[in-house]
Amino acid sequence: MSTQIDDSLNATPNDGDAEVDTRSDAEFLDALGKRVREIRDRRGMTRKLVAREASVSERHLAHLEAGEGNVSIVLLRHISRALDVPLIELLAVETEDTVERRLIRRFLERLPRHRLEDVVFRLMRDFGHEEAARRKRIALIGLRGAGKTTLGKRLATTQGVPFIELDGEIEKETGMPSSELFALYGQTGYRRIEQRTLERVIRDHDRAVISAGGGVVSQPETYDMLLSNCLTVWLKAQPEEHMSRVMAQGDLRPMAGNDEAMEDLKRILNAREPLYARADTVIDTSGLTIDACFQKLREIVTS
Ligand SMILES: Nc1ncnc2c1ncn2[C@@H]1O[C@H](COP(=O)(O)OP(=O)(O)OP(=O)(O)O)[C@@H](O)[C@H]1O
Ligand SMILES: O=C(O)C1=C[C@@H](O)[C@@H](O)[C@H](O)C1
Ligand SMILES: [Mg+2]
Repeated sequence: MSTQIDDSLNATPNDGDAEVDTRSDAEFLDALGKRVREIRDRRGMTRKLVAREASVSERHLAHLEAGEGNVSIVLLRHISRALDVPLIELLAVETEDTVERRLIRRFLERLPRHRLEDVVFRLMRDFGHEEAARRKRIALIGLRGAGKTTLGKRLATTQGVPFIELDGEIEKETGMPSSELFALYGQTGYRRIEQRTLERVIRDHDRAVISAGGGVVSQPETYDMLLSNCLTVWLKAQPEEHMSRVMAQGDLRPMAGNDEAMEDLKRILNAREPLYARADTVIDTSGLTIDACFQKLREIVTS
């Protein structure tokens, strides 16, 4: 006897649903391509670099990112490794949230209003001391030229706490300059070392001002660790300001040999913005002097 399930298994592409299926496949490929592109941008990796690390042609990767063509699962696995994300994360194109967050949200949504005060009280009692400890470490995040080092050093001096440059700690720990680490171990390797280094810095310092590398937000485990152990401040600026500040420091690399540097910078900032926005607070440094930014930072950490 033929059941409904049997019938659906026997369905041929000529059946009525075929058009709908084709459309949803196209939508899936489109979302997959966008996801790959988004993760690549957050990591600040060029298409050329990912293609090289995944052993695929740049053209093939461009097709995938454009949602064109049906990429093989093995190729997608190579790409996920190059981007250092689990393959499942590329495929789960619609599920950004964690199970825990969804559960908590659902729980709170169903709770009668008059119980909320009690929940807040209990959370404060159980987790309040952790929150107080967290606020003693200040982490500054943002793209290159945001002002992390300039403002971070000044804040640390004022507060009489150590100033820690995470990229510098990585260099000390490995005895190698960042550029060499990137060349040797790639983005993936560097992010792993960064995660270990941050773990150590947090363990060793109850109080500190930490300047994290611009790319720290692209590694979820590391960024979650930073957010849950530090009061995190995003120093925001316009792409043009990031570029001009870095260049004014005499670093001409952003422009040298890369005509699309400004476009790259805008894309990276755009891709990372939702991540930077997870910080506890943001200082929009656009058009402000360093002194004015510092004033805002002091108000935030002393409030
Ligand atoms: N609000 C600001 N207005 C103008 N210039 C600024 C401002 N903040 C920082 N700068 C200048 O921009 C340059 C870069 O600042 P800084 O080195 O502190 O940035 P950073 O976030 O540490 O960058 P990187 O990620 O490259 O280490 C410095 O020359 C600094 O004086
Ligand atoms: O913005 C980025 O992607 C990076 C910034 C640097 O601080 C380093 O963390 C690294 O060079 C990557
Ligand atoms: Mg710096």
